[in-house]
Amino acid sequence: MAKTASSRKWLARQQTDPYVKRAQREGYRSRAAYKLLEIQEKDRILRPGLRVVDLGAAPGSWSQIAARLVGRGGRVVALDLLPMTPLPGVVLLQGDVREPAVLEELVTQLDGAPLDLLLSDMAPNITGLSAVDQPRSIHLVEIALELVRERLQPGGVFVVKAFQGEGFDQMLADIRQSFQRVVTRKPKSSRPQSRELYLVAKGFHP
Ligand SMILES: C[S@@+](CC[C@H](N)C(=O)[O-])C[C@H]1O[C@@H](n2cnc3c(N)ncnc32)[C@H](O)[C@@H]1O
Repeated sequence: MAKTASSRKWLARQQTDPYVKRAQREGYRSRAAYKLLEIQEKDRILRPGLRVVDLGAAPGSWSQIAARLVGRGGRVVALDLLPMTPLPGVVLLQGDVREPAVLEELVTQLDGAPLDLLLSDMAPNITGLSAVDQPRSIHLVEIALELVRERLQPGGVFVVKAFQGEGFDQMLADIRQSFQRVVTRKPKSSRPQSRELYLVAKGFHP
């Protein structure tokens, strides 16, 4: 099948990207691993025994890291639209976070107990049209924030990918209302030309 210009560009970037090579060498499922590892180094969000949900988890590098760091006493539930290859120590769910039945299943997998940490690296399929992509990405953050407000322990932590643009400031203000401290992180492994960044929100108060 003929390759489109954008898939050729993607392939070329994958072949030269140092983080892609490093992920292959170090056994991570994607280069996204290094974003979470950098956040972990600065913010110390993962530790043994925590109960973690990973939204937008496929192919699974964040869950790999989370499962390792929470250990046997913790729990990691991972959700994605896409199927994922099984990962030791991780409960995998496939579905769309925008569907209430999928969220219900997620809550069931937590045995009704509150969460210590909600991770969301969700991103919509990018069309290149910011009038379409930006509201979709904000909507995904809003859904993750709803889950936070329903399920996070007081004092819990929320790490979420967001894209700078229309609606960002308002969404940030909304998150700030529920947390003692919110910082923005732009990991080195996040491509400089991308408007993505991560919000690390600590000290949840319902
Ligand atoms: C950047 S990737 C995540 C990479 C992942 N953190 C890792 O370490 O491998 C973003 C993911 O968000 C998922 N996603 C986007 N919209 C979603 C939705 N509505 N429900 C569930 N997952 C979604 C996509 O399928 C995609 O796999």
